[in-house]
Amino acid sequence: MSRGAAAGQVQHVFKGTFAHSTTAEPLQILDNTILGVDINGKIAFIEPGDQEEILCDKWGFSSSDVKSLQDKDFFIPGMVDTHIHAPQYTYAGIAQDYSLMKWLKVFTFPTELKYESKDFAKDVYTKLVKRTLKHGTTTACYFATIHTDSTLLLAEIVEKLGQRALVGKVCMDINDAVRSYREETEECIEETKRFIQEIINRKYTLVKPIVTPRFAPSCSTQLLNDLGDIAKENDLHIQSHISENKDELNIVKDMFPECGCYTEVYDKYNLLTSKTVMAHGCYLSNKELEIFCSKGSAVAHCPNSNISLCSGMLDVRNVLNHKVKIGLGTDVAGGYSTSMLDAVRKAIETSKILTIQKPGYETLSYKEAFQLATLGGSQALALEDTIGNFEVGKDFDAVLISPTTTDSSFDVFAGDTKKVIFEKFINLGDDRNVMEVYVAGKLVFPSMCFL
Ligand SMILES: O=c1[nH]c(=O)c2nc[nH]c2[nH]1
Ligand SMILES: [Zn+2]
Repeated sequence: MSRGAAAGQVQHVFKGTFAHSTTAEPLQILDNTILGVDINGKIAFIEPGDQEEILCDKWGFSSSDVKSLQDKDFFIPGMVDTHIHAPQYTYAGIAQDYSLMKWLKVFTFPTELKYESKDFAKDVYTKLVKRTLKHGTTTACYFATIHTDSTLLLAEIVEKLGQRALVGKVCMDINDAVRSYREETEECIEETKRFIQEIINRKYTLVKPIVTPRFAPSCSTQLLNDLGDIAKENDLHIQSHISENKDELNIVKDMFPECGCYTEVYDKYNLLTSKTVMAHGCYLSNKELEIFCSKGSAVAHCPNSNISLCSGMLDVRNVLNHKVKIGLGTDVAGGYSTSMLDAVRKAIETSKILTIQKPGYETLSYKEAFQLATLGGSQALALEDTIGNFEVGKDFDAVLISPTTTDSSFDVFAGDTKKVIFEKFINLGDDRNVMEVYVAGKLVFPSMCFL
C-alpha cells in the first residue's frame, strides 16, 4: 500500500461486513465497518465505515489501499478446533461402527503406531493442516502420537503452513489393547521433556506445546504425577479426555478407587488448571463441573464423535450454567469431519435431541454454537487475549466468506438480510464459501503452499 507502506503502520485495511461474537452477544453483525491490521498482524482499529477519512489520516493509508468486500461477503473470526487427533485423519469417515474402547483397539492404536515413520507422518499431517485451514480453522489443538520426532514434524508443518496450534506428544505408559503402542514411564517423561524443550528452542510464533496424557486409563499414577509437574514448571497447556463413554468410566473407577470421581483423578495430579482443556465430558456430574469452574479448566465439546461412537450427549447448557469454559472440537477421527461448521451443526443437533428428551430445555441457538466455535474456543484454550473475535489488539485471525461464490452450496435470494445469509451459511455453508483465511494478519489460504 502506498502511503500506508510509507507510514508502515497498517498492512491491510478491509471495509465491509464483519460477523463475530462478544462475551455479551453471541452474534454481532457489523455492517459497513472498516478494520485495519497493523504490521504485527494485530487489529489496529475497527470503526464505522464513515470514519474512513479520519482513519486514513490517523494511520497513514489512502482510500485506494482499502479493500472493499463484495456486497454479500463477510469476515468471521477464524474458527478454533479445541480437540483434533492429527494421526487419525487417515481413517476419517470410516470405522464408525464401534464404541470407544473397541475402536481404540481395532483402528486407533494400530494406526497411530505407523507414525514412527516420519515420511508417513509428513504426508498425512501436511494434508490435514491444509484441509483444516481450507475449512477456516485458524487454531487447532492437536493430539499427535507417542513419537516425539513425528510430533515435532507436525509442529513444523503447522508453523510453515501458517496455522496457530497447540501440539501435543501423546503420553501413555499403559496399553493392554496394543502392547507395542506405549512407552515406559521414564522414557515417556524424558521424551515429553525433549519435545517441549525442542519446541521452545525453535521459537515458533504460532505453535506451542501442550502436555498430553492420552486419558487416565492409559496412564500410571507416576506418569500423571510427573506430567502435572512438567506442566506446572513450564506453565504449559494441558489436554486429555474425560468422561466420554460409560465403559471408560468403569475402567477409571477400577483403576483409581481412591478417587471419588474421574475429575478427581486429574485434579489429584495437578492436571486441572486454567490452561487445561478436557475433551468430551458427557458424563460429568454437577459436582465435577463445579471443580472445573473453580480450576478455570475447559471442556472441548466434540458432538460428531460423541454421536458417531455412540459415546453420549454433552449437555452444553448445563456446562454453560456452571460457568465452565467450553469450545467445540472435531475430534477427528472419532468425529468424521474436519470441518468446524460440522461441529457447530452437530452441537445444535445434540442440543435439539436433548430438547426432544426434556421439554422446556433451553436449546443451543445457532448464534451460541457459532460463539462456541470462535470466542468460546479461544477461551477454552486460554487464548482469548490473542484471538476469538474482532477486538482491537487481538491478532487478525479471520475467514472471508462469500455466500454467492459460483459453486456455493446454498442460494441467496433478493430480500435476504445479512443475518439471514449468515444463518444460511452456518447451516448450509462449507469450504467452497471460504475465499481467504488469515492468521495473525497473514494470508495463509489461498497461498503458494497449497499449490
Ligand atoms: O475420542 C477419543 N479418541 C481417542 O483417540 C481417545 N483416546 C482416549 N480416549 C479417546 N477418545
Ligand atoms: Zn479425542
